[in-house]
Amino acid sequence: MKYEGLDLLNNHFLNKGTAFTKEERKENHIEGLLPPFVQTLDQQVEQAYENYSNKDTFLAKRMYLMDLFNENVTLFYKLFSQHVNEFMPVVYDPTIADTIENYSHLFLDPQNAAFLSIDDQDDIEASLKNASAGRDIKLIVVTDGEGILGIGDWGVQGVDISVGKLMVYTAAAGVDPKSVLPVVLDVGTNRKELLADDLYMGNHHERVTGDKYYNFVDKFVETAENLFPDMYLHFEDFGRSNAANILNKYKDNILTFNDDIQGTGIITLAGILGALNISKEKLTDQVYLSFGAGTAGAGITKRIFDAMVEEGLSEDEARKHFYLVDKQGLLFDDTEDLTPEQKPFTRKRSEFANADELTNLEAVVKAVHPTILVGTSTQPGTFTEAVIKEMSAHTERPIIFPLSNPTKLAEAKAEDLLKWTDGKALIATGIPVEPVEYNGVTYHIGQANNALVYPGLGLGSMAVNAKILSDGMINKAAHSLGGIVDPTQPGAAVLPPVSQLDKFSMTVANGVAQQAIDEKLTTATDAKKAVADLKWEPKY
Ligand SMILES: NC(=O)c1ccc[n+]([C@@H]2O[C@H](COP(=O)([O-])OP(=O)(O)OC[C@H]3O[C@@H](n4cnc5c(N)ncnc54)[C@H](O)[C@@H]3O)[C@@H](O)[C@H]2O)c1
Ligand SMILES: O=C(O)C[C@H](O)C(=O)O
Ligand SMILES: [Mn+2]
Repeated sequence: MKYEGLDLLNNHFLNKGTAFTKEERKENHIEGLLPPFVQTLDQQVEQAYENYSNKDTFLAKRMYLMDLFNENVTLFYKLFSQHVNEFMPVVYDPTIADTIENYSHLFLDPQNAAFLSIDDQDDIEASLKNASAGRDIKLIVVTDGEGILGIGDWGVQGVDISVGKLMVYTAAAGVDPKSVLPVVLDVGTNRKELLADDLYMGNHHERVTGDKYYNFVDKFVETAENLFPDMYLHFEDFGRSNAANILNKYKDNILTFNDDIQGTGIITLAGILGALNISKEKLTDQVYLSFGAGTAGAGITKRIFDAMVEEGLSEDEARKHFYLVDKQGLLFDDTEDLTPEQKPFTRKRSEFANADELTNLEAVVKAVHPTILVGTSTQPGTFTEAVIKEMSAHTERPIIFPLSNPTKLAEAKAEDLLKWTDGKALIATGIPVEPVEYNGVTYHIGQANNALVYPGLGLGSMAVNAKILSDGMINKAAHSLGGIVDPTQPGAAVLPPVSQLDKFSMTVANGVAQQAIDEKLTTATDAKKAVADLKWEPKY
């Protein structure tokens, strides 16, 4: 189909706006529909950046950028690629949390998403076809909106997380925006304020659960697989009781990925390896405490555990290095309401003289002397001065990662952690943080956010059309982020800076694609060529 006239200007994949040349304007019947002066892409970028910079708030900036995306995808990504560091917190986390909470009231445009309702299951195929509009879809990010970041259940409004994650895929790794599709599964919401809001745009009923829910997910996966056989299927922000079940169901059969479990596991392992590179300690000497042992907490724990086993510990030896703390306190084998993912890492009460007192973080830190403390609890401020001072009394370079998002939910602020540990803490946060000055040293704070790794992982997997995403590929991604930061610099970060996201996404992609080849999960033979061939660039 050839687009002409207003149809061309209204197609955001094809629109060049004022950059259409005189010849193109004549040929496509858009002469007179634009101001006469023909701009270059760089001039358009300059003009758009000026407009962006004049907006006062992150939310206003984000709304402007979304409008720009809806107008002209090439211009949007060219601009994004030139300001990755500045735009990430606006296009993505934490500002995305505001637009999710207010989605039904801010709504202007569905941004090419597919909205699938559990009440209209016969429409799944038609909806996916309509939304893809003949495009060859290679990547879907799907959410059911139940566990958005740490802000919980936002029903259909969670669609913005699918949209935002996909934008990062393109900005970071050059995934062709024409090949992606954001999807939301609307199974209802348990958030009373949404159900009571006349303007709420999703299904006005409580979440459907059990077999009906899983059958709906199944039907979506099957239909999407049939329509888009080469697709990489990324699950995002499902609730704690479903995320791991869904991953376990599909991971050995199709090319699929759970960002909160696997992506977070990879980036946190990479951050810990970066920290150990600074402290010159061994992973197998660490004592690991997970504060918050839900989807992300348990996913990370498993990844670090696997890494210890790879470094030579037996499974039984490795397990002794881990402690999980959730709402109930330290998790014991007789604790009620354990999830299947928590069970392998529980402890025995007989290990402690004061087991019954280990119901809060400070008591547990006192009892087990962790060297690594990772927060995925959604509980702000819980890494208190007392907790951190107790931890650092027993370890020279405490590794402390408050990972809960968005900003308002972080377990601690980097500057406090540095102050309380006299600059000794090796820190990574879930959201971007400015460098911190302390005692004459500038401390760069790594961002342990899965966005640093899922784009490269996806690009590499898609480039070779791997059959599945294997543990080996995941492991390769985690080990690809080393060697970028100079660990001998005072105040060095434990992870590479977001400003180099596009560069290290390629390292991750190449490594992952090569690993798929080595594991015979693909018919491709040349990883670098496959990755380079798939990579898209914003240009006319
Ligand atoms: N930085 C990253 O890349 C990244 C990735 C994924 C998730 N996260 C963040 O991690 C947090 C958790 O996400 P999730 O998907 O695992 O959610 P989840 O709901 O699956 O897990 C949260 C866990 O915290 C526990 N919890 C609640 N209150 C607690 C308390 N007072 N003490 C101890 N534990 C408590 C819950 O019981 C649950 O097990 C969110 O804030 C999310 O933004 C960050
Ligand atoms: O979206 C993010 O910023 C990271 C992560 O997937 C989360 O759920 O918090
Ligand atoms: Mn997430």
